[in-house]
Amino acid sequence: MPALEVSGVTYSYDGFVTVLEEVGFTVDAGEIVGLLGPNGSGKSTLIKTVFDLLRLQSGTIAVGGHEHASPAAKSVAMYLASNDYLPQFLTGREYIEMLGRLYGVAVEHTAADRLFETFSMAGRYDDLIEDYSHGMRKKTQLVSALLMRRPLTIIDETLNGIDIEALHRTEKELARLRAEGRSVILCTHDFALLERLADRVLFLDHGVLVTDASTDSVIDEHGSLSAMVFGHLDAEPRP
Ligand SMILES: Nc1ncnc2c1ncn2[C@@H]1O[C@H](COP(=O)(O)OP(=O)(O)OP(=O)(O)O)[C@@H](O)[C@H]1O
Repeated sequence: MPALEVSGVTYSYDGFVTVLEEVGFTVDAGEIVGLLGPNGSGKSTLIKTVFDLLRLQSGTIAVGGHEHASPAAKSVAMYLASNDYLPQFLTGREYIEMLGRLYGVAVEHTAADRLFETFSMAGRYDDLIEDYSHGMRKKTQLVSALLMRRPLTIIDETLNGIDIEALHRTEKELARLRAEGRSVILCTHDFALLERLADRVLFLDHGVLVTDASTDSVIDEHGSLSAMVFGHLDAEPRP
């Protein structure tokens, strides 16, 4: 059962300009997939459509085999947004507990507290999120995903802005999710990270999926992910 199946998704905010055009791809269980694309290429629109934050206008999306707008689909997937908005009036513990109740996960708070330590936030689990720095909020998002362990996690630029130690730890943890058969989509411009971690890459340009290929095959053909992306951008006339 694929973790995510997107087919024929077209989207327009205003009915005139098409922001996604017939986008289709599949993410298998146990795959880490990189989602690449210039600013404005439609990555966030695509992710918001998957999570039913934007109403689907055409095409189909299934999450873990469930119609994407159904409660079943929403319970198997988690979205880490690119912003650091978290409820300020909760402590880290209360926030993680709230997510656990939403997803039906019994949170092991000792493990959560240990993850806070691992991510250089020792002793801060019971502090108000209001007092967390930007980097701490991003790391709290990551810790929550590692505790919820959903079959599909989509991470939109959340890794930008965390320190190298946390990044190193996150890479290991994401590889563990994959080994457990869970899937991750990483939306990032960090080519080196994707070369280390991603099994496959999707490259979106002007709302069109121009590349859907294994990372190894892209590197074999172009030498590197960046060479593939920059080669495409140089070859295409830009508006
Ligand atoms: N709420 C909105 N109303 C109208 N147009 C929008 C809205 N949100 C995004 N757009 C437009 O849709 C297009 C795709 O935007 P989107 O945010 O999906 O791209 P992106 O690839 O995520 O960009 P970035 O890398 O900058 O986050 C852009 O032209 C953007 O201006």
